[in-house]
Amino acid sequence: MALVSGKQILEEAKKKGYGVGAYNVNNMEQIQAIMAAAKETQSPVIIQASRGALKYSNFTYLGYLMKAAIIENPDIPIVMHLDHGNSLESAIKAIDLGFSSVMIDGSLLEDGKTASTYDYNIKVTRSVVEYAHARGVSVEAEIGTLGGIEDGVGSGKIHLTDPKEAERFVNETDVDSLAIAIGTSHGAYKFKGAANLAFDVLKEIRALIDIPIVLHGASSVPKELTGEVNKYGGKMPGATGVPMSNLQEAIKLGVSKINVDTDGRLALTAAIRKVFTESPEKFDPRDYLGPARTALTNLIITKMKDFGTAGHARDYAPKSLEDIKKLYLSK
Ligand SMILES: O=C(CO)COP(=O)(O)O
Ligand SMILES: O=C[C@H](O)COP(=O)(O)O
Ligand SMILES: [Zn+2]
Ligand SMILES: [Zn+2]
Repeated sequence: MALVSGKQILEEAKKKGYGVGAYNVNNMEQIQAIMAAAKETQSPVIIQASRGALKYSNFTYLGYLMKAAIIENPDIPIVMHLDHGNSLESAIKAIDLGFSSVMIDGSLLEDGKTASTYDYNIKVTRSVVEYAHARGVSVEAEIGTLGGIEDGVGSGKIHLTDPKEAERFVNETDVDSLAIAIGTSHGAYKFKGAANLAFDVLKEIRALIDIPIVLHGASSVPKELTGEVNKYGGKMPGATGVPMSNLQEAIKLGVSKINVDTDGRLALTAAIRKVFTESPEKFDPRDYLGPARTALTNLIITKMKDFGTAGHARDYAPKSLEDIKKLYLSK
């Protein structure tokens, strides 16, 4: 079986200095596309489902599709990761489904919107770490709030990760990886002008903590994709993302996990819009979901090469969840 923990894949990536993309999935075609790209480029891979994605699929549907990816790809190290868990309950639900890694985003309250306090974050993160580690499952936490630097650091809306606070947080929670805020945000509208990331903050954090660092909101929103969407009737004026060169710089400075959802959505949407525009007589879902799947595969192949993940699938013998559990319990 190719299921591995988040800790295993990310520690390996950190040691070798490459990035691993964590790609969001909602359906079969997305999972197949990502796995086809991983196989083609021989990359370890993280497939992640958000709370919303799990709920949309009534949990088991998406959980079992993700497991199918593991059965189909015995030679590829795969992490099944919960993206943006918001409570111990959400983590337990994912772990019960067989996930090997969970995020607890305690930087926000359970509503997923309101910024929390440091103490709240510590408490909820610790509860997830205790439950997850006893079962061999890795935990990603988050400190700081996402948002563009232009949106006003310190305005209450966003705040970049405080390196000293990050150091304390890691020591107090025993998490396996940490998502930080350095100016990225979720979605297709990240920057008002040019991309602006706080690399100095990233450097400081890297110097103070020793676990893998995670970057959310890392889609590049390439002009070719939004151009295609707009060309075929979409409306996404002014969409911007994080240029690949900035992501490569971030990887160099110590980011190991790179979260990508928006770019995948754009690739699917562009391909589907194209079919609908060029072949309005088509109505078989395979006629538009098939090309969408191919477009997503190609996008992820490029990312796997650009992040440096390509070729690293066989670097290590994946451990079983049982072995990983022993590792945590012997600490
Ligand atoms: O961070 C993400 C998922 O957790 C996705 O970010 P993007 O919206 O930039 O793809
Ligand atoms: O972090 C956000 C991810 O892009 C997942 O988005 P979602 O909650 O709409 O599934
Ligand atoms: Zn967050
Ligand atoms: Zn995110």
